[in-house]
Amino acid sequence: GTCCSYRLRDALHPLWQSPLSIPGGTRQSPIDIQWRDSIFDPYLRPLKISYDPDTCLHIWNNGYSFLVEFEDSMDKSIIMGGPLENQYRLKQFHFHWGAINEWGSEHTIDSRVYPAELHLVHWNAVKYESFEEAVMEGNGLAVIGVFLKLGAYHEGLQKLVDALPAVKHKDEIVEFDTFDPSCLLPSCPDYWTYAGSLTTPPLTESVTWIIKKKAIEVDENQLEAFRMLLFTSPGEEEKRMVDNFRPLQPLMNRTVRSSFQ
Ligand SMILES: Cc1cc(=S)c(O)co1
Ligand SMILES: [Zn+2]
Repeated sequence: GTCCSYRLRDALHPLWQSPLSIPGGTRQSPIDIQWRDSIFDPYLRPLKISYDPDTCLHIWNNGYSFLVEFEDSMDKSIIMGGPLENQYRLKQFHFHWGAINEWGSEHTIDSRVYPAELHLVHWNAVKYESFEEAVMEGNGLAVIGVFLKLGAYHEGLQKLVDALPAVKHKDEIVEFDTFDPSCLLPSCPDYWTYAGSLTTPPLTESVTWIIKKKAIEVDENQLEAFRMLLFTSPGEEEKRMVDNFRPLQPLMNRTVRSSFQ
């Protein structure tokens, strides 16, 4: 059952012994989203997403995950609406995943763990001058989280998967001409939203999380391709890039809102 794998997976995480939560942290991520405790907010607007595939720059292995980065000097790939008061610009997207299909996601839904989770990271370009500045501000970032579950082959993901061997090692980078991340979003508009943090250092409490209710399906070979990446640089003893997710953090005094009833 999920409970034992839940306890097991926590015990198995030497890599993520990063501070379970920063001292004084009151809005850390990830969290377990209890469906029945989330509150439908009728004032939540539909999320408006418009990405320009030509803003895609490159894909690189940063030693934690692989990131696809976007040109963010103009309002070309943006999100707005939903819980957001401003327009946010897409900076990058990346994934978190496990060594096996039993775990890998950061957020959980009623303790259900998914094999992987996609994060699309955006920054508040109305209020701040740069991503680096926005990372330090309470309303600085908006991250869309999408669960990946084992199922049908995902056509849109394959373009990413095919590029992974070129970024097998830490700090390897490869040009990526055009890619529209919208193809990785489920068609269902439903989401949960809550105030949280980055899940990797500096763990700053600057993220408005938007967690999609529906998962996307990917097949076993596509998940295995993620697990072929390495944390390590060329020449170092190889360490497979797996289990790059942070343990669950306490909800503390937070409410999770839903855009659906
Ligand atoms: C900026 C950023 C956001 C997330 S969620 C992550 O895992 C790493 O970096
Ligand atoms: Zn992330």
